[in-house]
Amino acid sequence: MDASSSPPLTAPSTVAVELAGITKRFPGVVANHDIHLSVRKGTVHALVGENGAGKSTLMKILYGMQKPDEGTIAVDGEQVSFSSPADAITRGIGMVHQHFMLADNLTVLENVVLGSEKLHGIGAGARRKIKEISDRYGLGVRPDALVEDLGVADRQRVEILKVLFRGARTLILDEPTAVLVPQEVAALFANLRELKAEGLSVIFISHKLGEVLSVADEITVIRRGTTVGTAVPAETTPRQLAEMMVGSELPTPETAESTVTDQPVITVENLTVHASGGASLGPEAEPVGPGSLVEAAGEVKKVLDDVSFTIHAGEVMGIAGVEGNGQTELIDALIGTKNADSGTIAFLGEDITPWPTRKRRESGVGYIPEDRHRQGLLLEAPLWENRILGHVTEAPNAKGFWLNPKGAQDDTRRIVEEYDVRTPGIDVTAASLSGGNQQKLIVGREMSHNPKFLIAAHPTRGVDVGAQAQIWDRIREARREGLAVLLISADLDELIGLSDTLRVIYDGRLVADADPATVTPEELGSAMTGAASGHLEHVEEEAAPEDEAR
Ligand SMILES: Nc1ncnc2c1ncn2[C@@H]1O[C@H](COP(=O)(O)OP(=O)(O)OP(=O)(O)O)[C@@H](O)[C@H]1O
Repeated sequence: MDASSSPPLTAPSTVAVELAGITKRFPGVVANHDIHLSVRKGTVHALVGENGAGKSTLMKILYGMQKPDEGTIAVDGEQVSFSSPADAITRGIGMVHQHFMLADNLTVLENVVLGSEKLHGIGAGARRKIKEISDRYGLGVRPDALVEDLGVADRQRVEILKVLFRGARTLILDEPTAVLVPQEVAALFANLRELKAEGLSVIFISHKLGEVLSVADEITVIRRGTTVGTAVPAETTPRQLAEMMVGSELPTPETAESTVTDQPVITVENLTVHASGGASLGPEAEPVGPGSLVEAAGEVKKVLDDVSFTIHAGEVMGIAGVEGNGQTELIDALIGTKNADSGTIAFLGEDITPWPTRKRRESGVGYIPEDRHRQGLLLEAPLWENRILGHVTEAPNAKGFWLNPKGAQDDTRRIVEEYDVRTPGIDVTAASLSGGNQQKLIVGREMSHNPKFLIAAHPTRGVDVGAQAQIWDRIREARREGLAVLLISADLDELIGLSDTLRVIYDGRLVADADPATVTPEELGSAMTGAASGHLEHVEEEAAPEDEAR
């Protein structure tokens, strides 16, 4: 469509948003090349494509965060030009980012009106409007709830409500299900149906093809910056969609044979961390968990409570849990960015509890962090310097006492090649890579050091199905060689498929064990949200956890 030559429509159009001929170039990369996207009113339109295909760039253009080099945007048949998100919001475009942007210490009401009106003396009108929107779309949001008390799914609903409050008619949801358990995904999809029923449109970005096929009315596939086709969910299988996207079949995380040995690699005993305790030694998020950090009695809450387990050589131990139930603190304690208040950590028979992070890393602890931007990368540094991060003293980054830039650069080229990191070179900044490609770089770096113990937090978050298969293969290969893995993932298929043993964390405690061979994602989801499940073996309150960990 050439919107510049077509007059504004007079009759009400069925098209909410039309992007035509969008081209966007970055140095060395054409991120979008003549892309077309037409989103009808009252539909969920999925946007899928491999890592670096150009999805985020296209959405940043629609949301006014970036200017296209060529092409036009029309909203309700009228051509528009956005210089900022504020412009896009004015025209009814809203975006819910993958990383929520809510202020924890404020209420829902305050968060929703933040930025759109003065906080001082919020009128009854705002409260009424929130209630009205919440009721109309079945969001179930309580205006006076404190955001820090809300779980992930509720926070997401607040984000959705926030954009609706500002008058959004088209909502962009960037990988909204990445952090949700299956039951929460079903609830989100119910909310999306309510939005559709009111004539609103949703642009849904996801790498989870099964979900895309179940929620979308239409699908646009982009590949290497161009639109390669559209698909109708009723007539498409996940396999066909995967082929359109990345030219390969759908991978499965399933691990064929067991490689678990009886050689303990990591043994954690009675690990406890308090909310205010555990001196922080490095960059990590504030401790979060369900409920207040300070309990009613004035006692400091345990964010990790008497946790014990052993992982053996050749074993992947998965931990399932809704975000904020102690996973961050467990990872911090294991990698050494936070001290335990009590308990011990032994690595290959040696007590490493007092060891600093660097010593743990040098001894063979690999680390794929939860938050790649804050913990995994120096965003403004080139790729090859990111290759060195966390491994300053190790080959090929170092020769004796000296840094070896050439070694790091050569090895970065190898990782780029081997892990298919889509980049014009190793001198570009990590910030300029797409999210999935950043993840591939981190995984490549960590696996390159042949760790003996790997802390893998969401190792395939944001990566496409092709890269996912590759990362799973690497983890499986290393596991065959004796790697012990602690796998934390919100992707329950990944968790069930890759794990040899599975445990559920809730409110800082390991509360249940599950058999990966028989448990379903739904059962696991119930256990994660605290509901009882007949299929899981619940850990008795009084039972000595170390007995069952062995
Ligand atoms: N600010 C930037 N500077 C330079 N290159 C960029 C910038 N933003 C994006 N790119 C490049 O544009 C291409 C498209 O990236 P984009 O983030 O849009 O992909 P994506 O489809 O969203 O990928 P993913 O699924 O990994 O999130 C990539 O090659 C990326 O490296």
